[in-house]
Amino acid sequence: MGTWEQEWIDEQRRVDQLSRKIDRKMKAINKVLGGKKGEVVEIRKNFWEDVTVNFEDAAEAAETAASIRQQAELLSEIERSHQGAAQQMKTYVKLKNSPYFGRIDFKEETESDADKIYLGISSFYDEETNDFLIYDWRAPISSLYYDHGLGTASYTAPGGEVSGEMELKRQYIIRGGKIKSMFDTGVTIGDELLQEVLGNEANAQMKSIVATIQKEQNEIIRSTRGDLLVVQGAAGCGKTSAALQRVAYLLYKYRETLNASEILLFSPNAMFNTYVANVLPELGEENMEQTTFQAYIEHHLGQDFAIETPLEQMEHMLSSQHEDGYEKELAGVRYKASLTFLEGIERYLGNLKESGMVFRGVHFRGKPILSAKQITEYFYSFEDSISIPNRLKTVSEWILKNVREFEKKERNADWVKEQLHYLDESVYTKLYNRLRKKKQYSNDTFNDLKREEEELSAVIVHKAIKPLRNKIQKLQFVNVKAIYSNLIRNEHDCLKELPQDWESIANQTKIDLSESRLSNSDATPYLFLKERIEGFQTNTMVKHVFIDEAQDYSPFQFAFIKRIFPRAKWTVLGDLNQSIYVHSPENAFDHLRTLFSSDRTEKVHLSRSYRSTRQIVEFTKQLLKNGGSIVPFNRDGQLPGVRKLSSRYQLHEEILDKVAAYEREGHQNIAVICKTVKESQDVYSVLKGRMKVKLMAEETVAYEKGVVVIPSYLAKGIEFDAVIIYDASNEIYSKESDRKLFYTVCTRAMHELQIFYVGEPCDFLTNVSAGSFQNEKAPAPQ
Ligand SMILES: Nc1ncnc2c1ncn2[C@@H]1O[C@H](COP(=O)(O)OP(=O)(O)OP(=O)(O)O)[C@@H](O)[C@H]1O
Repeated sequence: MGTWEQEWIDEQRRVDQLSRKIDRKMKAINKVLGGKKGEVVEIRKNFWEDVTVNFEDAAEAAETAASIRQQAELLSEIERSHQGAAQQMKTYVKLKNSPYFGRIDFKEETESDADKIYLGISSFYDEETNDFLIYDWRAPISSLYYDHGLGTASYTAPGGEVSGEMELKRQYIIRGGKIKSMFDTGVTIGDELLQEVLGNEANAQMKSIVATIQKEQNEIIRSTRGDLLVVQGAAGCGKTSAALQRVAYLLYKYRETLNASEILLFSPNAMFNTYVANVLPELGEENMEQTTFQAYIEHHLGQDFAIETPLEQMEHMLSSQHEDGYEKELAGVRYKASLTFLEGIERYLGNLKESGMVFRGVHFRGKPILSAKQITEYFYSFEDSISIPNRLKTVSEWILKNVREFEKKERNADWVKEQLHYLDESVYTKLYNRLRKKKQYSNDTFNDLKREEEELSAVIVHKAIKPLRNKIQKLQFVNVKAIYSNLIRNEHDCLKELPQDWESIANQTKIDLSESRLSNSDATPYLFLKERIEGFQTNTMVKHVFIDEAQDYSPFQFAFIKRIFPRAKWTVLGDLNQSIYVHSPENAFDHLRTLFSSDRTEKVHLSRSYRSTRQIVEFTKQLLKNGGSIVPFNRDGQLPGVRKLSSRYQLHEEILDKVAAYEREGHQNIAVICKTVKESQDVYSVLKGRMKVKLMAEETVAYEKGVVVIPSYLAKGIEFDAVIIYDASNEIYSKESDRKLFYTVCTRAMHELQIFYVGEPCDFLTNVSAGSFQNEKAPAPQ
C-alpha cells in the first residue's frame, strides 16, 4: 500500500477516534441537559409552593418579594447554564460532522519533535490525554496555518513570539465524519481547496470562509492594534467575509469581556442583513447586532417625518439625470453630505446660544400657558456659557412648573365640571377606589361631596394635561423644523462655500419640512442639529462598529456615527470603485481618517478578487479607469457575453433563453440586474408570465434562491451564480457617474456574466479589449 493511502487510513482512524470521544461528551451533556430540563420543569411547577406569600404588612410583603426573586434567580441561573450546555451541544454536532479542516506540523525552535495541530471551528480538549485534539481556528497558534508556508514560521503567543519550523501543512474536507478529500500544500493556503470552494454554486446566504482564509484577509481578521481599521478592496476580494470572521475572532479573543450585543454592523440595506445572518451561527457564535444607517434615522425621526430612503433617492437621482436642474440638485446633495456643511452647523449652533432659537408657545385647550416669546426670553436669560441642552433642561422644568400652576386653576374650568357630570360609572368607581387607596379615606369622609368633586376634578385635569407634559418633557416646545429651515436659508450667514443656486435648494427644503417630509440628504444633518440642540444621545455600550460598503457613506454620516459611538473601535470596509451614491466624494476614506488619530489608524488593501472567474474579473476590471491592480484568483470559466439586440422584444426573448441555458447548466441563483426599480418592475411584468421569477425591488424582502429581477442598488454586496445585465446601452448607462454603478452590477457574477443592450453600447464597454468577451450567441447544446 502506498504511503499516501496509509496516511489516509491513519487520518480517518484519528477522525473516528475523535468522533467516539465527541460522542462521549455529547452523552454527558445530554444527561446534564435532561437533568437541567427536569429541574426547570420542577421549579416552574413548584414555583408558588416554594415561595412564601404574605402581604399582611410591609415587612412580610418585602420578604415575599425577596422569596419570589430568589426563586426566579435560581430558575434563570439554571436556564442560563442550560443554554450554555445546549450551545456546547450544537458545537459538538458540528465537530462530529466536520471536526477539522487543516493540520500543521510545527516544531518549535526549542523542541526536538513537531506538534500536530489540527484546526477546526472550535477547540476540543481531551481530559484523558490532556491534549487539544482540535484547536480553534482563532487560537494564536492557528495563525501559522493562514500566514505561512512550509519552512521557518512564527506566531505571536500571549507570552511572546514563538519561532520554529513548519514541517507539514495539510487540508481536509470532512463531511459526516468521513474524509472526502485531503491534500498537502506547500504554499500559504493551497489553491486546490479554494478552487473547490469557489467553484461551488452560490448560496442564498453567505458562508464562512475559515478553511481558506488568505494571508492578507487574516491580517484584517486578527488586527487589534488600532482604533480604526480601513479596508479598501476590489469587488469580491472578501471584505464582507473578512469582516464577519473578524467579529468571530474578536468574540473569541475577548470572550471574557466582549459579547455579541456590543458589536454593531452597519449593513448597506435590510436585505443584506438576511444575506449574512448565517455566518456567525455557523461558526458557533451569536450574531452581532445589525442595522442600517437608514433604520437608525427612522428610529429617531420616523414619527415626525416621511423620510426618503436611499433607494428612493437613488431612484430619483438616476431617473432625473437628463432633466434640467439635475446638476444643481446634485450640488445641493453633495454639499449637505460634506464636512463643510457640518462645520456650518457647528457655527450656527454657536450662534444659537445668543439668538435664533425658535420655540412653540405652550397651550392647553386653546388657552395660552406660556407664549413662544416668554420661552425665548427665559432661554436667553441664561449665561452664554451654559450649553443649549442644559438650558433646555432648565427651561422644560420651568415650563412644567408653569403647567402645574395652570393645572390647579384649570380644575374649576367649565369643561371639567361638565366632564364630572358625565363621568362614566366605571371610571368613577375606578377613580374613587384609587383615591381611597391613595388618601386612605374612609367611606364616610369621601362622601363629603365637595371633597370628592375636588379630587375628581384634579384627576380629570391631570389626565387631560398629561400628553402636554409628555411633549414638554420630550422638548417638543423647541421648533427644530424652523431652526433647521433658518439654517438652510442661511440667515445667520454660517454656511460657507455654498453651491450655486442654493436659494432654490433652500426653498425645496422648506417645502419638504412644512409637509413633514425629509429628503435623504437632509435626514442626517437634521438629526445631527436636533441632537446637538437637545443633547446628543451617545451609545457607550457598543465597543466595535463595523461599516460595510463604506464607500456609500458621506463624510457627514461618518462624523455623525463617530459621535454616536464615541468609545467604539471601527472596522470600515469598502471599495471606492463601487461608490454608487451621488453624495460620496472620491476620497471618502480620507475624511474618515480625520476622525481618529493617525497613529491609531491602520489601512489594509486587498486586491485579489475571489468571487468571479478569471475571465469575469479580467473583463470587469477594464470597466474601471484604474482597475489595473485588481488580480483575479485563477479560476476558469466562460468569457462574459456582450450582445447587441435589435429590439426590446428580442431582448426579452434572449433573456428567457439565457436563463433557461443557465438553469440547464445547474445554476440556481440567477439575477437579471436592472439599473432602477422602475426598470426592474417593467422587466418583471414582461417576464413573470413566461418563467418562474421574483422581483426584488424593496429592501424589506429577504434574499432568496432562484431567478430574480433586481435593481442595482439592492444587488450590491451580494452575489449570484449568473448575472444578466438587462440593458447596457448608452441610453441607460450614459454618464461618467454611471461607471462605478456599472462595474458594481457586473461584479455580482460568480460564474457567468451576460450583458445585453439595445441600440448603442455604453462607453465603458467600448473600452474593453475585444478578446475579453464574446459577442456571438453560444451554440445550443446538442
Ligand atoms: N478566503 C476565501 N475563501 C473562500 N472564499 C472566499 C474567500 N474570500 C472571499 N471568498 C468568497 O468570495 C466571494 C466574495 O466575498 P465578499 O462578498 O466577502 O467580498 P466583498 O469584498 O465584500 O465584495 P463586494 O465589495 O463586491 O461586495 C464570497 O463568495 C466569498 O465566500
